[in-house]
Amino acid sequence: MGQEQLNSAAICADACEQTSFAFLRHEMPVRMANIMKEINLLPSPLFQTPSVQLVYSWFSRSFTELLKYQNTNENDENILKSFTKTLVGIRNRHNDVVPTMAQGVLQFKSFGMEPLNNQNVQYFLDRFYMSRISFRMLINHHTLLFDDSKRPAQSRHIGSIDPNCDAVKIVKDAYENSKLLCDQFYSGCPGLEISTHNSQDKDEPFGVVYIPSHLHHMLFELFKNAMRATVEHHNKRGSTYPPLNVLVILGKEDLTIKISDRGGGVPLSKIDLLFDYMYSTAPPPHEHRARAAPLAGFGYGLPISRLYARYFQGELNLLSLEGFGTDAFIYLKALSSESVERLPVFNRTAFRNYMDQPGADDWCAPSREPRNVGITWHP
Ligand SMILES: O=S(=O)(c1ccc(O)cc1O)N1Cc2ccccc2C1
Repeated sequence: MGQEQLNSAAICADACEQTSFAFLRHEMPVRMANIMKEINLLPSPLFQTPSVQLVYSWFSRSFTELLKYQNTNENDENILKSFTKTLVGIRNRHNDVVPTMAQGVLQFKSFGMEPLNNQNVQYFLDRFYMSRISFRMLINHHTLLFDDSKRPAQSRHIGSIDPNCDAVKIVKDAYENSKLLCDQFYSGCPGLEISTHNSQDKDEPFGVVYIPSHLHHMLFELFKNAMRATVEHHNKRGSTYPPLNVLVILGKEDLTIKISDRGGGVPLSKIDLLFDYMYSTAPPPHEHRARAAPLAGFGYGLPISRLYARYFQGELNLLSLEGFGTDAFIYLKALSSESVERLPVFNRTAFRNYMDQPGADDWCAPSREPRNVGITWHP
């Protein structure tokens, strides 16, 4: 690249950084304010827990720090560098939000469960963790683009985005990472069989515009579950386990990844519980179980993985065949034009979700008691 091109690239980078700065100094506080309004609407016993109070204090402090940049000069190099440093500080401050909120939910659970509370907590945490995914994506993207110490050399990635993300490669990486844990704890691991199909251009390799770390997070979670299920279901040590079958399919609208295991599955009635934060929040394992399976527990892994899929308009589903195994599906948008952020916004609808009591169930099951309903049976 000649000097002239280098100069124009430097000018563009400055202009891009100023544009990103001007966008983020407005957008970040707005998104924080929206979710802080919802934290304030939580059931009082949950809002008053030390954990939620601590998380709220982190948001308040971060919000105040960002407001300082409202009327600053985006052409001032020092302002731009200070802003990036502030973003890094905010990311670090909020590193432990997930376990801290889980502690708050645990404290709240000890007050006794009510269906309404459960419904409220599920609604809030889905929105709260989705907003956290969006904050960290914006911060990572900005710092990877403009924090010179973070800019990877010669990467074709644009910030945190890979314009040609190879889903098959990430499937293999996530499998290997999960296999390390499985081998460590179970001294064995099911194999991997991958098949791909490109319905748009037969036998051609394909990629998708996506954030590799998000896809890896989802796949790693699903492989941990599938491996644990397979090993525990076929619990003869040293036995060969049925392999995990993965399909990676490119359609016109969707890129779909299916992970099929033969881990015995779960009943349909239990599937929703795997995504339930209140159900999944359990006390930490006892000391003597400190070696608790690294794949153990479901925790928040599945609900948060589903949020990563939904963040860019995708989805994550589980279809289980009780007694046989489970198929886990990740749907991504194949077209970048459709991969727009899905963000919680605080409005009247959101407010009503925290305030209104749920109405009577509008579905019923016939009574089991025989009733004299005037119809006689003539066999
Ligand atoms: O619920 S599951 O069907 C299951 C859930 C999610 C997933 O990604 C894969 C799965 O297979 N499954 C998890 C698990 C763990 C220990 C013992 C038995 C099972 C069964």
